[in-house]
Amino acid sequence: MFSKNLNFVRRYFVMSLQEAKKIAARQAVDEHVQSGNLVGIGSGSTVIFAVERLAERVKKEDLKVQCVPTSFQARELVIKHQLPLTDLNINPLLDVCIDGADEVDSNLNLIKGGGGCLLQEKIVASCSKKLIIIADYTKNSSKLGDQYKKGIPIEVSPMVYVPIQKKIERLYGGKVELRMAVMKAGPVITDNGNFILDWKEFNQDHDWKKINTDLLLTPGIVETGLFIGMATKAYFGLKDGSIKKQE
Ligand SMILES: O=C[C@H](O)[C@H](O)[C@H](O)COP(=O)(O)O
Repeated sequence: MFSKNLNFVRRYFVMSLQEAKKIAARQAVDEHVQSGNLVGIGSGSTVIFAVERLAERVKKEDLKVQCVPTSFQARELVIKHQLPLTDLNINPLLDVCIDGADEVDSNLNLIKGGGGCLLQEKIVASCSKKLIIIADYTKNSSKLGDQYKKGIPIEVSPMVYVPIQKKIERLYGGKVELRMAVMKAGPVITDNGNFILDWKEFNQDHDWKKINTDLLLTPGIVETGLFIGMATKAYFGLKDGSIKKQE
């Protein structure tokens, strides 16, 4: 009876993006965080719901966690919810990192960095036993570039952004743009004092693992928003209120 009613509600109720993010985030936190865990806290709008759920569980279940944030935003979020903060130099290996993504392909490869936090996100994910991705249904795609049109973010040293822009366009095609700030005249400056280039209109059939490795060998490229072979599992909140899991 209950499941019949639930299916009825699902059929007629289209979830908002916010609600889709929320259900994915809450379920991921419930299934992947246990008491005693060291937790990497990703950045972006979906992670807000994960931190809210963590804080709820700390109050209700007396869950013990320590958090490593991946950005200024994530740190503020952790502080706001009065969760204990730690860092990678005190705790070099985390149990789990929970983070959002701009796009997730069918092999669990990701584009991240829409909010400019890719460098610290990749560092924290690389020091975590599991990277759990939480997202709404618009992030789920078969090939990178199918859904997300804002480009692949690349964090670069300010002194060399033009040569890198030109090099990527020459070697791989597409268009590489310097990300500009909205409320300031000038470029976006990351939490690490760098610029962001967004690589758009790229060929979707690239070998992303190779491209990522090649880009990272370029002096001045600090990090890319290509997270290849890093994610353990993704949770997508769907329009009908259900959750799709991909691993
Ligand atoms: O730099 C930002 C991060 O990579 C975010 O995790 C990503 O942009 C997804 O953000 P949101 O959850 O707001 O869609």
